[in-house]
Amino acid sequence: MTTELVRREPDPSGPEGTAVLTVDDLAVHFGGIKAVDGVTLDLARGKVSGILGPNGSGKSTLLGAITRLTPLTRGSFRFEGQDYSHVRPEEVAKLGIGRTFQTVRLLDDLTVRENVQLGHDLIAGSRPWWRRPDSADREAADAAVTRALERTGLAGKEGLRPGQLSYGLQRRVEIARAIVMSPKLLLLDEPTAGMNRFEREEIGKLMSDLRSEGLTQLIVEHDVAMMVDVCDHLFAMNSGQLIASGTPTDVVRDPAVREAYLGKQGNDDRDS
Ligand SMILES: Nc1ncnc2c1ncn2[C@@H]1O[C@H](COP(=O)(O)OP(=O)(O)OP(=O)(O)O)[C@@H](O)[C@H]1O
Repeated sequence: MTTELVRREPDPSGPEGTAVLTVDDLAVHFGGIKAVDGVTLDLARGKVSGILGPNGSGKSTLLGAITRLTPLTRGSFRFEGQDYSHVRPEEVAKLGIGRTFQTVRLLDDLTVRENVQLGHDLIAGSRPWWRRPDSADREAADAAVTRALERTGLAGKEGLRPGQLSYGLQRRVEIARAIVMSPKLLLLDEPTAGMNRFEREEIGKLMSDLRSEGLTQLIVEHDVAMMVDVCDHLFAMNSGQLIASGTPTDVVRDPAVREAYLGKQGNDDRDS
């Protein structure tokens, strides 16, 4: 059986706040390790949601499962009401789910523009297999890449190679490569890891700008202060389970979150 996948444009197809993605009783076990164990959640359209949790609590595994890179032990997903629990990972981007990874994954021998173009080419694969790209396709691709570079503040850097950019800028290229696909949902795995304070603030601002454009986002991030500033909604995980869900201030004040996350991190600086 084939599943017909349709590329969607980023304009919201439903009212803000309705569920764009639903995760139902998700479990991912690696042998005896219950990396994710019975997580059920909805991601609200047009909002920025975040997942907090100490190291090893299952955040990255959850993102991996949502993008179908990590096989499920149990559970299901719906995106825009469509069950996609069994589609191949390469089809997830075509559904409208883009992502960045915990570590930078750029091709060093390609320019910034060419790296971003790769993201577009992934989606262009939804063109009928028998039709070569024509000049209109190429113009549309160029315009989409230029727009993604502008939205991420990379205009003027497109001819450089990743190795010539700061770490913060390399992460921006990854975000550009994800948003050039016009995702309806952008998943960001530790987007500010390894950045200095200025770079973290810049990335936080970029997320807020993308939210203003209506882009739904799910962020996994250890910088609690940034998550409280940027997110509309927070989930907290511990030992593979969801232990809290709510407004950022409610979640960081939740006693179970304090104990699981802030306690283990030995860092209670948001508690003042
Ligand atoms: N491929 C795998 N094989 C075996 N165990 C794994 C695998 N991937 C993750 N785990 C384990 O699953 C648990 C959850 O890991 P995961 O990376 O999802 O946590 P995390 O919350 O993202 O942690 P961090 O914040 O350190 O990135 C950990 O105990 C981890 O060691």
